[in-house]
Amino acid sequence: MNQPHEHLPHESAAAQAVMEAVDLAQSYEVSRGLMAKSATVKAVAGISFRLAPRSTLAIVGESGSGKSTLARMLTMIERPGSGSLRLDDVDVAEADARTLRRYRGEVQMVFQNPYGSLNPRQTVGKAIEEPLLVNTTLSATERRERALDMMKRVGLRPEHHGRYPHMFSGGQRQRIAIARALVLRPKILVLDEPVSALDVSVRAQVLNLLVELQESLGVAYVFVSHDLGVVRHMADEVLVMYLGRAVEHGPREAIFEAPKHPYTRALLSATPVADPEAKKDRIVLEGELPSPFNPPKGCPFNPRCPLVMDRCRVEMPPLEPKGSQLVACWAAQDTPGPTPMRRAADA
Ligand SMILES: Nc1ncnc2c1ncn2[C@@H]1O[C@H](COP(=O)(O)OP(=O)(O)OP(=O)(O)O)[C@@H](O)[C@H]1O
Repeated sequence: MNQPHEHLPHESAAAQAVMEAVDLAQSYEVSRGLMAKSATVKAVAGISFRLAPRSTLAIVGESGSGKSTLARMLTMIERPGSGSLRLDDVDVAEADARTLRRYRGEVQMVFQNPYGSLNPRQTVGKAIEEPLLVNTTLSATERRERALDMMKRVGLRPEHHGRYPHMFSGGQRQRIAIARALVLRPKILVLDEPVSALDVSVRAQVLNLLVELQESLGVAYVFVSHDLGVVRHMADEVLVMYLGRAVEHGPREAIFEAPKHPYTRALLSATPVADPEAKKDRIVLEGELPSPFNPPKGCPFNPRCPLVMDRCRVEMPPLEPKGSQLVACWAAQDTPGPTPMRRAADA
């Protein structure tokens, strides 16, 4: 484990957390054909964070950076390979079946594709009531009342109760999935790319709905996205992942106003901005995410980094406080502003 238990510089030691992850990691053995030896992929290589109640932590990175694997561990769809995961001071990483059942009621997930998560032969009402049927002793009337209440909160009408998922648009279907995930009143919702499959025109509506629901229900979100632009207005904290590791983690303002890791800056460059001045500083990310079977030596970002130095090719930078965020970069400076993006060769 090469990442220390991270605490943001602005956090007090006693800060309350509804969820706390320490050094969560997951590796997979992957067969490479009949003749070849199997290989190990480190999908997540030590992620730590504390999630404050009613807050949103965004997990951002390219496809293959380990976001979905992390989301599956946070919801205990998959047990962590190592590390601890605490909900209200109970470590669930090694929990027995009974504790796990309770945990699953408290931490729910919304997937990218609401088609896949909804049974086409089940009415919307039954889909939303199902978690209540499985996890509570409520009567049929009470379950129906709860489902109708949650449908109203997500912007669905009572007559939608008896209809089937195929009768709804993508945005409405995601509202149904959100209602189903919230009907047990979980403390935490893990949202894995919840608007990526939706038309651009309905994305903002669903994001606004999530903000409203957080305020009215007091739920905390872990919001997984490949797009920093999507989380810009709703994240309280942002954790940027690269090849299974956290490369930068901090409050939203620090990540958007003074990003320090060159990878964060490249991701920001790829998001549309209203201010054309900001484009002057555009960083185009060259090359692809390296194979997780054979990660580069030293800093995993070094083959694509405009600031690469000799040290980066041999030594992994630790995730450490720089300004008001945590950054894993030998070139990032401990100053309030962004890391200057000149090539090392120009220095
Ligand atoms: N069950 C699995 N078996 C083998 N390898 C896996 C498994 N799940 C994920 N991986 C590998 O782990 C790495 C991280 O994958 P993951 O899906 O978590 O990334 P991601 O950032 O969520 O990407 P995407 O947005 O494409 O889902 C990838 O190299 C992937 O191939």
